[in-house]
Amino acid sequence: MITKDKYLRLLAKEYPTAAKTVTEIINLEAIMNLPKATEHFISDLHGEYDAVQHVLRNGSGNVKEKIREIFQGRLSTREMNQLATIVYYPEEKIDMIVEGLDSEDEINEFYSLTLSRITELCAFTVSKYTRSKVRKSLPADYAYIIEELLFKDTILTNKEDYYEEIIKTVISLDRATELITAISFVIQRLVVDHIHIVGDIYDRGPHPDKIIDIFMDGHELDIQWGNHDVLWMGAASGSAACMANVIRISARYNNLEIVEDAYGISLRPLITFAEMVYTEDRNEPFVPKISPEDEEKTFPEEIRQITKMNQAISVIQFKLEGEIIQRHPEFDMADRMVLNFIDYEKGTVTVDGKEHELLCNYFPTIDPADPYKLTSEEKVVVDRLLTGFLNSERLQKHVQFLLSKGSMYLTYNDNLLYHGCVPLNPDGTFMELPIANITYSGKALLDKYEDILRKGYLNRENKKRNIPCLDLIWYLWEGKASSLFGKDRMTTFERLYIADKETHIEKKNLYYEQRNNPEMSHLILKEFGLDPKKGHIINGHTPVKEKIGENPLKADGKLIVIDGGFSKAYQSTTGLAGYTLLYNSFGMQLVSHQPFTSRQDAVENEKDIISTRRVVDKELQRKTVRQTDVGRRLTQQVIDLQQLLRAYKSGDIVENLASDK
Ligand SMILES: O=P(O)(O)OC[C@H]1O[C@](O)(COP(=O)(O)O)[C@@H](O)[C@@H]1O
Ligand SMILES: [Mn+2]
Repeated sequence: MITKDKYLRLLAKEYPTAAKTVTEIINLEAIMNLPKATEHFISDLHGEYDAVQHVLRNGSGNVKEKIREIFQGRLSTREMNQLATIVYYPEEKIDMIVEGLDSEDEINEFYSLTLSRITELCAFTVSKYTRSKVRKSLPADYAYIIEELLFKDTILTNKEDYYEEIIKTVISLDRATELITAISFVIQRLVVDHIHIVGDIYDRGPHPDKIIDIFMDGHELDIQWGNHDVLWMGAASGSAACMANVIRISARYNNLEIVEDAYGISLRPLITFAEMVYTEDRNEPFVPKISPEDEEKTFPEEIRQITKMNQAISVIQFKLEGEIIQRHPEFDMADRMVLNFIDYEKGTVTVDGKEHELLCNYFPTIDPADPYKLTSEEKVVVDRLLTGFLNSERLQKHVQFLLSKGSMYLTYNDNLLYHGCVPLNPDGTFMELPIANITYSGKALLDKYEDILRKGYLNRENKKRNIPCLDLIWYLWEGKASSLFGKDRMTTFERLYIADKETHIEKKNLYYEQRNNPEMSHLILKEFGLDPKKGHIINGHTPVKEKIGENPLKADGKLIVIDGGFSKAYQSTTGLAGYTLLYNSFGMQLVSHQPFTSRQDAVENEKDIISTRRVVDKELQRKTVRQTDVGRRLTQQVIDLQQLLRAYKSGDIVENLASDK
């Protein structure tokens, strides 16, 4: 433990004089008086890169709102929409506009007007940040010019001329598009200060990797892992069962490119094996879902091949999962040992005491006497695929990013964020899980899960691989006490092999029934050390079916579910294309988005996808940085600096005046 005296002496190294200490106190006080920065919550992105990118570019409608605040009455709606589209897609939109103009003069006029409007918009957007923060967000190439434009002082008339001169010079040097683009990116970046991603970046949609790439590109953000993210993290940590699930889902959604092209993992062992062993076309349940856009681009032969791969990896998955279930009676998943319940001769399976005909009774790799045994070929396939996952540099980089920015849950400015739930027993108490002979529940269970994810990844090298950790990572995907899954069982087998929909039911944890009960939210907020009067719980994971009247705001707004279905596959049930939540100095607003058509439509027709905004909570007084977590840290720093100042005054610590020279 470092003593206070030692700490002050260390601090004195950074602030060696009373004058410097005072300056920093004033600086911190000024920051704390700024309006609270805007937080942006999104979840369940499911690989929908274009839609996510659009929402980030328009700051969930914040760009347009700011445009209206400044230009209402000065610009027509058309002009405002055009300006917004320039901010979202600067290069494409400018090209398009300039192409439609006839003369040099017209083009110059367009550039000049756009530069001055976009500068005004940018200055307004950054007005709530310190100059140092804005400076750090400027692109190196245009930092100087943008700074000059943003912080111009219009009181001085000659400064106005100076500013116009800059714009003219930029245009004459043919650099206007670049400058507008650079300013647009600053607006996009600063219109929302901090992004919270409440899980499920991966699976179903085509480009989760590209979404992670944008997130890696400098946004201030945090991630609460979702069940699908954890599945990929498990695969990248060396869990064969997680990997089999990842490949199965990618095959099912006709997205194997993510494994092969995005992450450079060869699927050749699986293709060869599937073609070699699954020689008969008895595989109806394994036909991939093909999106309407892909229909024309996909050859029938390709579909046939993916179907077989899906079938082969599904059976491998069931076998690998069976091994884990057998190793862990405490997981209480004996009912998931489905391969034991099949009558391979009759072609039936008995689930919950009822016999069902199998939709597909073709198991060339299963020995009915020992159904969970992998064949030697299956073993080779698993080993080779796993090596691919462990050696994929890009995947490893992405998973390291998820680990460095992510957590199982987050408490932030009085709110509690997690993807799924805090699992409850039927009597409303926290559900427990024994891990290495210690029983965990509530917050302690989530902390333990996080610890396991990190340890599992650390020990991914073959020989030291931590199997108990990897088994638990898989458990997080589909175990009943998983805070990411939140259901009693995952019926993948039944969904594939049995027609009777009764068997497909996955019963949701009591948590979901209780979401409208404010008492549950209070109990959970308290468990995580938060004040139930102030905080909210923010979840993703379960698509909110607005279409049939479901409300994303639950328990009088204490619990907010923001999974509105970015995932195209779920939009028909939700009737929407996702929610985002904004929390700024005025309060919290929930934004619902209409389906995103295409980037081209957004650029050409200036289509925005926001539909409605509704207020969740309104601050009685505008919130400042002082009232946030950052404010609490800065307040402590001010207290420390004041102590240092007193130590300088009393002579307990001597100023280093030479440091000024
Ligand atoms: O829609 P699909 O591809 O059949 O997937 C259904 C499966 O996905 C899950 O809903 C989990 O994924 P989500 O986290 O997206 O809900 C399982 O509970 C279910 O078995
Ligand atoms: Mn989920």
